[in-house]
Amino acid sequence: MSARTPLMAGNWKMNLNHLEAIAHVQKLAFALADKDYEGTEVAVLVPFTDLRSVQTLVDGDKLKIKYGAQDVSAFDSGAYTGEISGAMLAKLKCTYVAIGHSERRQYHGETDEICNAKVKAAYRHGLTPILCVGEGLDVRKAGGQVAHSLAQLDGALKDVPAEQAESIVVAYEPVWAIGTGEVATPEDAQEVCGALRGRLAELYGREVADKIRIQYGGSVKSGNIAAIMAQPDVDGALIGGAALDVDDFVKIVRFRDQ
Ligand SMILES: O=C(CO)COP(=O)(O)O
Repeated sequence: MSARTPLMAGNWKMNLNHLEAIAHVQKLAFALADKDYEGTEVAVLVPFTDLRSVQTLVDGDKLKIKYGAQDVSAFDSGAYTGEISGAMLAKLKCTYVAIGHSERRQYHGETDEICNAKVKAAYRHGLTPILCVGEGLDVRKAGGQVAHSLAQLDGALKDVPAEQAESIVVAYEPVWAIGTGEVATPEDAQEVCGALRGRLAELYGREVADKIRIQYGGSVKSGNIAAIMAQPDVDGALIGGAALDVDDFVKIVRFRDQ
């Protein structure tokens, strides 16, 4: 086990309104014991409209759950209708922001250049990016998963200095495993996560690469988390569907007991 603290982050996607969010985080906080946070960081990435409610709850009850957003604008302010800036997320005391999730790349045309601009925007405002990379089924079938994921990493980190990059979280999410029930094998996850760390070492040096947390995401459940977490370069998970089920999410946080 490495010195990196695993990060279990629930990506709620477009689920749970602000009232449901309060109930969900309350249930989660009640289910988690102090010792659950000792060796594991727990976070939820919620819809923008939930953030203020989650902040109020976390602040008011002094919860140890971290929270963040699922996207951020590449711009800081101005005439960008519908966008949310890093400054706005920072004001809501977000810790994390997901960048380049495959659903944003696929449905919102986000390129590596856009992801790069968003990573820089996150750092300008003191937010920690959770940068998502991962290949689709066609690329996987052609054996191109490593090259594809490394190219996305390179693109998103262009001109990002080591002092910033050392705090980034990278999430390897093979698109074919998202929401499909089709989970990558632990060896599949390790192959790409290990290659990502290797590239981070080339870009920033071994010491920085060893600090960076790399998550796996894609049909993670309580039943498969332990085997995935046993891989040397996997430092947590980005969890979609199972994060909407408090019991399952708590079991994932307690992966050491599975
Ligand atoms: O996209 C994901 C997390 O960001 C994974 O989603 P599922 O866990 O529902 O497969």
